[in-house]
Amino acid sequence: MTAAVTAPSATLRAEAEARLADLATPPGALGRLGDLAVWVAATQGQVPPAPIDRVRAVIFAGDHGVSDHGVSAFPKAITPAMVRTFLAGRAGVSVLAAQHGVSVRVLDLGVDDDLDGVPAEVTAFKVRRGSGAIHLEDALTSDETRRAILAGETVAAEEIAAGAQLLVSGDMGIGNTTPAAALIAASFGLPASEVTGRGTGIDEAALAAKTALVQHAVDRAGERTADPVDTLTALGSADLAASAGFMAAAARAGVPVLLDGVISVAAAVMADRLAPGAAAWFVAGHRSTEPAQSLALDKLGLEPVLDLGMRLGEGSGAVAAVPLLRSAALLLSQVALLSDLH
Ligand SMILES: O=C(O)c1ccc[n+]([C@@H]2O[C@H](COP(=O)([O-])O)[C@@H](O)[C@H]2O)c1
Ligand SMILES: Cc1cc2nc[nH]c2cc1C
Repeated sequence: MTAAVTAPSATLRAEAEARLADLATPPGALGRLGDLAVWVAATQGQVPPAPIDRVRAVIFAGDHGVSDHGVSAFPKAITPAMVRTFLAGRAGVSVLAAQHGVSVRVLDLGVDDDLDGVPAEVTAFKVRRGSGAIHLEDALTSDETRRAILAGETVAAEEIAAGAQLLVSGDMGIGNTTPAAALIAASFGLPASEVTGRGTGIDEAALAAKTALVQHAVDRAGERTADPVDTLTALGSADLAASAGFMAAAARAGVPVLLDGVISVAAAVMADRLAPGAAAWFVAGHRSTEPAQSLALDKLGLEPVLDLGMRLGEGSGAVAAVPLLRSAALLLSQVALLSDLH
């Protein structure tokens, strides 16, 4: 579960950089698109890179005990309602994904609802109904954490077997910006005041209470934050642990992951702790308005592709960046080479 990860090939990266330098463009003229193209080629292990045709997004849904403690602008009944909306193809991410040919799969890891009538495959990996209120109790038992991580690993293996060239881990869960901030604070030793944000749009008073709650949760976890599985048990949730397992498994299998907002990035931080070096397989799709997301991306050494002021989650910011990654790969494969000009 904690095996280290082999980095994308340095040789292929060098080959991709050499090809980029030889494209019929002035040096550096493709800016970030050039960097992305090199990263895509190195993660694919081929220069020029193949077109990115098969992008698969998995939304890990779950509820959080903290949502009964004033941390969100919305009630937790929104979570199962949005699961049904993903299934109907009518959520924000659904529209972007349909436009960009990205498959979307939604899984209930810990929604506090039985989701009667939804297809059985949606609840097949359910760990529990709602995770613990992290300022008062552990989010999960250690057995639940392991089951959730394993669920994420299994789902990654399924998506890779189905041909995924690029994976997105999306999220849905009222209250989930709270455990996401706590995981990031605990992993990097940051104070709650730096990581806590407004999530779905809470006011100043609720932000102050949420910040105190996050600090309380991190303090309650104490020295257990030195271990990634214990950190997820104390401060995470079933959906966050599954997302971390999903990304760690993708990195171990050498399949790149496009990150979304603060929940996706918190899971990426945990994946990099579970599988050291995993972050080399991650690219940041966008910058969320949540402060913890920017702080964590900095720590992981990742620069977001887009900065649109989005804070939707669901994998939406990642999916919005897919066309740019596709363009990057095509530029490196299809632009003429300077050495061919005559
Ligand atoms: O992706 C983000 O950075 C992001 C920022 C704020 C809110 N969200 C979404 O809104 C919900 C969590 O917000 P909250 O205020 O209930 O913690 C959850 O369903 C997330 O997908 C997502
Ligand atoms: C309506 C709604 C949709 C969402 N999608 C992700 N988080 C969400 C939160 C709310 C409130």
